[in-house]
Amino acid sequence: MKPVRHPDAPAPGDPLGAHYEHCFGCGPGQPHGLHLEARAGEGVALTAEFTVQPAHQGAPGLAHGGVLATALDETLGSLNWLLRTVAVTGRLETDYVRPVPVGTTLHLAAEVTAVAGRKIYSRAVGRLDGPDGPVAVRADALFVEVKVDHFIDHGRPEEIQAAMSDPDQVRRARAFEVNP
Ligand SMILES: CCCCCCCCCCCC(=O)SCCNC(=O)CCNC(=O)[C@H](O)C(C)(C)COP(=O)(O)OP(=O)(O)OC[C@H]1O[C@@H](n2cnc3c(N)ncnc32)[C@H](O)[C@@H]1OP(=O)(O)O
Repeated sequence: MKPVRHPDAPAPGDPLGAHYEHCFGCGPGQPHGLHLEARAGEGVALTAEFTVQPAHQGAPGLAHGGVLATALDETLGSLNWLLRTVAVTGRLETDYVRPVPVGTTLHLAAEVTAVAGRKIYSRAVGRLDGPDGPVAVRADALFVEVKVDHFIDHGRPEEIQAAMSDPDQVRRARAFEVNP
């Protein structure tokens, strides 16, 4: 089925912000995190940027492949906010096309391609130097819709409690309310 953008999804160009202070992908409270910044696009698509820091190295001077997979995972996961669906990554298939040096800003673009029941299919691409730069990484993903109980049942109580008390209403809604 073709994905349907939720009527209350952020307007094209609007920043999505972090869904959780301590998220390694987007949270401002993670000193060595990716601090990935995503913006809504048209339809069920978005763009994101992430600048590779020295803490993200694998080989000397190059981004670690797992960190790049994290950037793709986070970007793809952010798409679910445009559907207003809470979902987790079930499958993430990554192609590494070019090395990504420290200091590079990776320009990511992602879209949901189909929705089938609880399954959300999406893909992303990351480019060097700019939104039209050479492709460095690509991913295809399957996210699976879950109930909020998924996090409450499996997460550590301290963090769950703290996130539920987050004074930022939007972030709390993204973390803990399903709002179809
Ligand atoms: C509050 C914060 C909010 C915001 C949260 C935002 C977080 C953003 C962070 C980035 C995203 C992440 O990293 S999330 C963290 C990483 N991911 C995880 O921890 C997920 C761990 N895995 C699981 O919990 C589980 O395996 C699930 C939820 C994915 C699926 O389990 P389930 O609920 O029992 O469902 P299940 O019946 O198995 O699967 C449902 C359908 O999906 C298909 N399916 C499931 N897994 C796969 C797979 N790997 N490859 C192919 N297909 C699959 C099944 O065949 C089935 O298809 P059919 O029979 O219906 O056709």
